Amino acid sequence: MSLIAENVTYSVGSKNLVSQISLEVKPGELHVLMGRNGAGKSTMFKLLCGDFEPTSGEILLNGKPIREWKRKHLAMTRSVLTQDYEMQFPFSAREIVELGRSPYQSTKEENDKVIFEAMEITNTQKLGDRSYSTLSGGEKQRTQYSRVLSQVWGNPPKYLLLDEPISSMDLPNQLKLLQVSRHMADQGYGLLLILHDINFANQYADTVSLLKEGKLAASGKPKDVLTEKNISDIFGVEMNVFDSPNGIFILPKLSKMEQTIK
Ligand SMILES: Nc1ncnc2c1ncn2[C@@H]1O[C@H](COP(=O)(O)OP(=O)(O)OP(=O)(O)O)[C@@H](O)[C@H]1O
Repeated sequence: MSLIAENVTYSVGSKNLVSQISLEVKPGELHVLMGRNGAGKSTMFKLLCGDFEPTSGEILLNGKPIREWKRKHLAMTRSVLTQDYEMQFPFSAREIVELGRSPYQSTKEENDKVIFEAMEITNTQKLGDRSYSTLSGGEKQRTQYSRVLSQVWGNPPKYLLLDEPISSMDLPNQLKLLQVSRHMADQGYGLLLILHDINFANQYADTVSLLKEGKLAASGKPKDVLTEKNISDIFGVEMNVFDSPNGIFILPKLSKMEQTIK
């Protein structure tokens, strides 16, 4: 049981957007994918979702190639939060969350219960009757997070794939959503998150995978992967990695504009 990329390459014309990447998202684990802009994170994400078919290699979901999964069963096993969360239709926030229930033939009571719980955990209950289009960027992101939760609510192991899920959120909501993600992993879900914040990745992830120019440059426990050398090699910035009783934390070596970005 897991979501596995097996030696996956994805090419457009003669260009490999990702090359020979193998990684695993395990139930009970929070896996963070990082790398510079253009490193291939979104491409890898779409491959793992089953939206892109690899040029070579295979994506396996619970042992079966993802391309062989029926759409409905796939939707009931893994849900996906992309960065594209604008909607053109006049839905309420609650109706957006309800969309996550469309693969199921549950009773209204069951659906209402799941929708309630999925909105409760992201603190979006009070937005339920609001028109989705009038919500702020962070409120829309929290509502969409509830939608993906409602899609795979109950009976883990299931998978949540989240592309920059906290990018529009303020600090309290970022922490809340990362804690919810951690909680879901602890409940037995497999989570893949694309994040840009190295300290959040360090604090919440079980596994961090770093992409560089379409290749997997490092993968493993945060403290083994988020080293000064890897950060310098992969992001081209010089950072200090400090040890503290609460684990490592990472800060730029220079606080001003003196640092040259490679
Ligand atoms: N259809 C395409 N044809 C050619 N190049 C593409 C195509 N789609 C993406 N790319 C390029 O592939 C590279 C990887 O893109 P991808 O979106 O996976 O990067 P990313 O790591 O998610 O970046 P970001 O952090 O900016 O979102 C980029 O250089 C991008 O310009």
